[in-house]
Amino acid sequence: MAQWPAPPPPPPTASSKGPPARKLLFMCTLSLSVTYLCYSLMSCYSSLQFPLALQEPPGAGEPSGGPPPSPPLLPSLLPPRVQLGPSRPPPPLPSLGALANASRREPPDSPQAPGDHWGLGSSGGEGAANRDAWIRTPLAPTEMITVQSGLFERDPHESSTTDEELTGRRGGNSTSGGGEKGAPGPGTTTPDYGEKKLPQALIIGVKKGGTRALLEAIRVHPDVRAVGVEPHFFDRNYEKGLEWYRNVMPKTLEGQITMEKTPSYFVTNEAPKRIHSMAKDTKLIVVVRNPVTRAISDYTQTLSKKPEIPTFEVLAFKNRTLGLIDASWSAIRIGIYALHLENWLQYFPLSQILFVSGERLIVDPAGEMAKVQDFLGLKRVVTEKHFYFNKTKGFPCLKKPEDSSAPRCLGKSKGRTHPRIDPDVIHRLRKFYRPFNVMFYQMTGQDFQWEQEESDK
Ligand SMILES: Nc1ncnc2c1ncn2[C@@H]1O[C@H](COP(=O)(O)OS(=O)(=O)O)[C@@H](OP(=O)(O)O)[C@H]1O
Repeated sequence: MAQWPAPPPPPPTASSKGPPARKLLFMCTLSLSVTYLCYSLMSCYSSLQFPLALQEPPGAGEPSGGPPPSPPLLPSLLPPRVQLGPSRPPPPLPSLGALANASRREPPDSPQAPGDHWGLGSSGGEGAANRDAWIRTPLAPTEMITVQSGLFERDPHESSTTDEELTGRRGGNSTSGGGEKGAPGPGTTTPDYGEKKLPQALIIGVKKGGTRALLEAIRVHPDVRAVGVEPHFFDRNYEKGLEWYRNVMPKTLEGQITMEKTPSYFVTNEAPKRIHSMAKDTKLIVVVRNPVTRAISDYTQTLSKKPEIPTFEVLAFKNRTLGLIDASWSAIRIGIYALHLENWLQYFPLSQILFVSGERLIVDPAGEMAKVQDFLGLKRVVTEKHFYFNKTKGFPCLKKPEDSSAPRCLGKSKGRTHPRIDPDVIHRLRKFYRPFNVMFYQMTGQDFQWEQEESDK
């Protein structure tokens, strides 16, 4: 298995900003800003007309509990109060949208292999598909999320999975969310006693990153119990209150960790403050994946539910002739990880967030699981011996537990073949994401190597 390159020096975070790191970040930010400025000047930005919008500070109107927001880490990457969305007043400055011009008016690259290199494809089962952002209707103010210093429109029900393929076939230690109220599924190895606790660790994203694979693998650990479905507490169900949320959780014994995964948290403006006010020591896990492939996977999921939607190529652009990427489309926007992360770093130190590589989770699941278990303070119980590569599925699967004959590969909704995407569109998207990816690497101190675009052919 390929090894991670030596990690770069720790980046400045909301909690630790040593002088050298700050200088490095400043330099990088400055260079991004210059690039951004150049693109802005080169482009007919009047055609973008990305408006500014008034922004509530993160968490405004929330119950108290959050610390005073740290200064943004991306002060000059974007102008303040940028909103990407239709039908809004023209901006005095070009915005993030100008970055969409990164690939503008460029001759197409040499053709590359179509679509998604990993051939992972996605299969449906993701219940939000028919509610996704394909129809870009104006959103109510509560459906806005603030990212860094900008506002982005959020799908009212940005969601990833209903986990329908998992329901009813749970082995191990799960429950089915609110439905079974803590009753273990068939084949459970954990007795149904103990008490329900609020989660101490959350998989907060990203949608289509590999969150289900991670949750299924970690719940093999005897000291982890997790909800089978996505509770969506910190985005959709917050008004139901913490007791509702606690009741959704499985019962745990002393020493066991309660977990859940809801990938839309990562792009939900209110989530960091809400989670912080629940427990400021909550451990957060983010599975990230090349944003271009992630976007295609996201699209594939929606396509599986709504075959009549426009092509990816159509949806990806505001104006294809001009090369203007539509960053208001959720499939694109979710992949701007640096901006979303900025929001989290207002409330949580970087040390409390683990970034798992979605790519490595496929090629080296045990390696990624070792990091996850270390991060959670667990003994390394989930190891190579728990995985095998299933050739038919094309993915690693969990070996059968001794007491069950249930299949341990993920369902059809994970690993569907992606449609072929025009290589030129992929190229433009890569260019669009590049500065954000670089910033994300600097913020996390991890190089996910998405720029080595071999992996995205
Ligand atoms: N072991 C294993 N089996 C199957 N699939 C795997 C696995 N590990 C990671 N992946 C990748 O997970 C992608 C789906 O991500 P998520 O589970 O986060 O999707 S969701 O947001 O919950 O809908 C899914 O994306 P697609 O391939 O696009 O379907 C897979 O690439």
